[in-house]
Amino acid sequence: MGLPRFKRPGGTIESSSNLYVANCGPAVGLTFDTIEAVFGAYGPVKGVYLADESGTRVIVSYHEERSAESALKALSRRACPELGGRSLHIQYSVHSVCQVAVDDSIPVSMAASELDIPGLYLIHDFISAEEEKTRNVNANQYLGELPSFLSPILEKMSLFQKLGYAETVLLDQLTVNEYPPGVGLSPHIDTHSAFEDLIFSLSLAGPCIMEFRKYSTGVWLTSPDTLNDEEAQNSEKSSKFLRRAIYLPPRSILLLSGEARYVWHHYIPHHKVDVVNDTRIRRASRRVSFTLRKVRKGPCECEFPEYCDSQK
Ligand SMILES: O=C(O)CCC(=O)C(=O)O
Ligand SMILES: [Fe+2]
Repeated sequence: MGLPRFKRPGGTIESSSNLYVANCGPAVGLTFDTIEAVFGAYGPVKGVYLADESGTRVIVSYHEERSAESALKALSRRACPELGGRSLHIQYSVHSVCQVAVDDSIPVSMAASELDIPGLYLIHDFISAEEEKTRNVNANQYLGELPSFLSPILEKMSLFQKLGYAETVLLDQLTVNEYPPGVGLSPHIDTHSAFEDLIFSLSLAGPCIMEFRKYSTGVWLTSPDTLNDEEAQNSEKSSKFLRRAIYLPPRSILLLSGEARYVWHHYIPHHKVDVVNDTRIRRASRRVSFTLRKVRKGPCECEFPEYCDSQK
């Protein structure tokens, strides 16, 4: 399955049955069903699609131009009560140039060792189902030390110490992320100057597919999502970027270190349906992740200066 190909409006389109809707999408907490329901009030909706990888811009496609016209008039730049008071920025869009393709799937590995990314480790069932359920966050915990609900997890980190990662004892920062179904995470490298070498991510509740991209220049040059399938494959061949994907089941822990942490962008595609080795899997459950890191005090002195904000 591919997404219809739409062009961002250039300001000259006077009418179309497709609307480009900004400030709207799964990344701002609006599901496709909600968006379809709101726009459906102005005529039958053919589909709602992501306009790009941000998760904050969508294309609403109608069967008829007059529906798009009514929706644009009624909804653009007005606080919309059905969308929690959010104000949408709407323009006409034409069916033409490629945007995000959700079917540009690549083989999804179950084991980090298959990915050939130095410094990447995945341990399945790092915590038990029992531990996953019983650890709750207490918002009153004193900020400064990591909260005590993490103690059993930190104790298990001794496993990584045996692998030669003694610094796990020093972790002092926890980020809790919640991903409703369909919501992903944009591509990034965690800032070198902000955090030390080891970055752990514990997956809870639902699974996800995490993807990795390595760019030879260190920067996110052309968005590969604007390439068509053939160009995407060719760009992998001509090594503009390398791309890998791994399945992260609940209760697993992922370690990004070395090259995996400093050089590869990591992200979670904004998809409602993941394609895992030819099987389409609807993302049904929300995912929660605990990212554990150590705040860096001095500049980063990694071996990858071209990717490093401390060494530029
Ligand atoms: O949710 C995750 O597993 C990763 C989160 C992440 O990459 C981050 O917070 O920097
Ligand atoms: Fe990250």
